[in-house]
Amino acid sequence: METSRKLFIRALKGETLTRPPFWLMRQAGRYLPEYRETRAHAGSFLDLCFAPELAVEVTLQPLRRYGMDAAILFSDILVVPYALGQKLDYVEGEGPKLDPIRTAAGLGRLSTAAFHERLAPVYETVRRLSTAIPETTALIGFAGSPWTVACYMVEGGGSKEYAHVKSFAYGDPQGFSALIDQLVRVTADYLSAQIEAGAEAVQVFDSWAGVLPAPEFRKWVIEPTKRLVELLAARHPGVPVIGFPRGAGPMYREYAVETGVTALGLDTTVPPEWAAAELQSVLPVQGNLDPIMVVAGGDAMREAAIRILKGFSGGPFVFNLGHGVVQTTPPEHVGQLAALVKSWPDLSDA
Ligand SMILES: Cc1c2[nH]c(c1CCC(=O)O)Cc1[nH]c(c(CCC(=O)O)c1C)Cc1[nH]c(c(CCC(=O)O)c1C)Cc1[nH]c(c(C)c1CCC(=O)O)C2
Repeated sequence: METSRKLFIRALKGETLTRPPFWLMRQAGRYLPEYRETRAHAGSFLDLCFAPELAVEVTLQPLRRYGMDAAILFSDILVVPYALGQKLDYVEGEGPKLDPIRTAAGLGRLSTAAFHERLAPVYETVRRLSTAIPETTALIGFAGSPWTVACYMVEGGGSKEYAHVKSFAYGDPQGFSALIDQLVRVTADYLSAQIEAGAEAVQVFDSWAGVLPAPEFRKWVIEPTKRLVELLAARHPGVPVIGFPRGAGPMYREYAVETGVTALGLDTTVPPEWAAAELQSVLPVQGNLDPIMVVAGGDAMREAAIRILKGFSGGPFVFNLGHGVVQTTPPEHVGQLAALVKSWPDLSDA
């Protein structure tokens, strides 16, 4: 088999590389002045997600500065409920607001009739990116996991306790399954369309995987992810799927073994020494620098990054953060981090 010229793809195929590829979750965004500039011209955040020319531009912005080994499509996980007809607004300073669906009866409000039509601009962005990015850069498509997207659909936005979605899932598991099953199917279709448009790997963001007890984690995180991965593998064999069950803790191991994902995104709390032995021995891993280390910068950032680079140097690894870049991150700290990873393991010019 021909080896890819793209470090990111080689790592996901299981190769142990001397210098790991890197990209950063939420690498495009408000910490960059050029993003804020483009965003000001776009109107709403959803307008930006659905304007291919602008979405391509903001995807490329971090690559121009830092030369990441992968570009991630600029969009949002909540375009899926939007495409199913759920009302969605991004309220400045408050985050996303949806018209909540709290019971099985509310599922009648969802429809797949306009699904791909509403998401067509996203596919167009992927198509344009596949030729716009450098030859050695890989293109990542993404979606939220069924569980995490359901969290937003049921809560109507972010939440501290996730009480509504848990009450629905625990109190009416059959009704809640109808929502999860629909999300498995449409998410498979959505990711499949991104792959057909040129995405070379996909990441499934499960930001709220960590709020569930073990039995419910198996039922609402592992099982649906496994079905999603099976649907994708049947249509696109060999296209890597990165699963990111943030906060999974000890359940990371079961997720890694059971879901069939190609690679595993690790959150900030996962110790590299443990993960190298228990997870990286099974599949390639990605992560997991605390995004706040990049806000702090200096020796703290450098030492934390080196600990991670060393910890995962014995197996297939993609350097990343353990969660998304935050808005207060100084862009020059990202530059210093990029220089460090790119010069690894020779630190003389970092
Ligand atoms: C839970 C979640 C969402 N969206 C996403 C997740 C999973 C990862 C995570 O846990 O952070 C994923 C996401 N959102 C965005 C991307 C773009 C690609 C990237 O650069 O990584 C990706 C991969 C853009 C965005 N998505 C959002 C912005 C900010 C919007 C703006 O510019 O005003 C961006 C750049 C809005 C958004 N979108 C979402 C929230 C909670 C918010 C508000 C919080 C915030 O503003 O940071 C839902």
